[in-house]
Amino acid sequence: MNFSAQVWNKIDNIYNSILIMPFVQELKSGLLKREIFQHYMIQDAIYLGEFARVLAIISAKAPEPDLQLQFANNVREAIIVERSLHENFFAKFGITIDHALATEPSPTCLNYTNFLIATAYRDSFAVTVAAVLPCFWIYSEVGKHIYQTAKIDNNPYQKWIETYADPDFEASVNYIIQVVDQQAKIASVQELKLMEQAFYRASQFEWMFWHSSEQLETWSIK
Ligand SMILES: Cc1ncc(CN)c(N)n1
Repeated sequence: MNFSAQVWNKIDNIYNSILIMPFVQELKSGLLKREIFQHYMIQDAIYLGEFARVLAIISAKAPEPDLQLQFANNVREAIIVERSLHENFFAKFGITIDHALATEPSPTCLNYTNFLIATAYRDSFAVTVAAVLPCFWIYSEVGKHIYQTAKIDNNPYQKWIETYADPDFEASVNYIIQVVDQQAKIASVQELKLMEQAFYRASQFEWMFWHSSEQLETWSIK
């Protein structure tokens, strides 16, 4: 069994918990509260800004030029698509750029992005790619799952659902899965363990990120 299939099996509990989260269920029905989605959108814009830095470090660490280029192009596309999604929702949900820029990262957002940045600076290319894989893969699976059963007509979150259920997004996810599997084949036992841990930790953060928006999470002391 490929490394990716093995680690996906290990996060089965997390993935299934994500599917039944109120956030995901309500995206599907279109009934998600506006203020929860606004919280999520602003935090996600902060997250993606940091995520882009992590991807740039991955590209810089790539062991061969083709991989460096392909990876950079692939992830660049993913960032552009998500940015346009945010612009669309900022306008639709009355979020101003000034408000978004003045908002601090929530504890969960900061924790997740710091984890990714620390991994990118400290660990190998292989471990870092394993750490960002859940970000792509879980969204693609959740997007496809919601798309199959969602109420699409008059659903204010339709564009979100379509973005992550898009076959182009799935293609970029498949590319990253393939890169992770190639790296796993040549990794030492110790590095494989780190790859597995990074994948699991990032998956936990994916659940926590949605949960933090359900809670409208802020800092408990200012
Ligand atoms: C927190 C988070 N994780 C993943 C994705 C999808 N790339 C996202 N937009 N935000």
